[in-house]
Amino acid sequence: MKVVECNGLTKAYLKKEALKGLTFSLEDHKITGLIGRNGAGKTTLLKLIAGFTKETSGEIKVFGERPFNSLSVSANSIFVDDQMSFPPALQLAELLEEAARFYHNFDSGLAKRLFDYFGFKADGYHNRLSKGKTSIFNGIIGIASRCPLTIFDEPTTGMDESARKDFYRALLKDYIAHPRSIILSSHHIDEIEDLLEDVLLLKEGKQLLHEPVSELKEWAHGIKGPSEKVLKASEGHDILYRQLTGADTLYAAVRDFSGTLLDAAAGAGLEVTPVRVSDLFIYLTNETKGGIDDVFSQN
Ligand SMILES: Nc1ncnc2c1ncn2[C@@H]1O[C@H](COP(=O)(O)OP(=O)(O)OP(=O)(O)O)[C@@H](O)[C@H]1O
Repeated sequence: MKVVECNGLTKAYLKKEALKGLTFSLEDHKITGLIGRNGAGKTTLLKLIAGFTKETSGEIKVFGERPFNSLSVSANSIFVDDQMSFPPALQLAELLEEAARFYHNFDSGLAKRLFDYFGFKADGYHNRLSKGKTSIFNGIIGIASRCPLTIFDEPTTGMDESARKDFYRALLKDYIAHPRSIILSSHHIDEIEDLLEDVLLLKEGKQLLHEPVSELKEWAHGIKGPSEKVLKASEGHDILYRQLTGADTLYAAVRDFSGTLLDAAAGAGLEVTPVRVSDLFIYLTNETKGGIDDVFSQN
């Protein structure tokens, strides 16, 4: 079953298009990563899916319905980010009780265990939490609510490394026990790579790719050696990134279009290495093929 379906989805703020004709669908019971550079349109897309804002043109359906102002979409989804607002008069323990009344599937036992593990005090207040603790608390609500569609927009903002690891581990364990549809946007791709099944990559409001993570691991290869040999072996393929690593040593991340790259590289005695998914995203979303080095090589 498809949880989210978009067809030519566009969102403009005044005249500026933040999303430009997205067409994709997300299957039920998967964790999908929404990846993109700052300003790529991730939050805009997540807010459209949650029904918080209205599309400008094209079509969006969530559980088969247009999400904007849809009671059924809001009853079956949760949007977690660092801006979530809660009634300021209620203490943290009371917020958990309210969440349990609001979300049908809320697991109060799990919420309380996570609450204690992360060192929250029952009589604390949400608006007095630090940035990282705010994200952890919101994440607890997001996990424990077990909504059929759970949307996390950069959920680990402000969390330290160990909290981020714990958060993602808790999310994965609960997802395995209670599969549901989860969309996760994050800049820490390394940390979520093993969690994700599919990735939707946005660049400047456009959809660059929508693929299973397993396939992205095979997408490109790094080849390294004398510049001339690297360029010769790369002929007919797409060089995603290149960097001089010595006087005449070139590293290139190359997308193998015809299945001949590895043979050509081996024949030329070049070093071949895998390209990490997180690096692949950086290369695909860079404006230039040399990244920040290009800024310094142009004077
Ligand atoms: N309320 C708004 N009014 C006008 N422009 C907006 C508004 N919200 C977002 N934008 C613009 O839309 C584009 C996409 O923004 P969005 O917040 O969706 O990106 P993002 O991928 O979530 O970025 P980040 O990773 O930095 O959070 C940006 O150019 C942004 O300036």
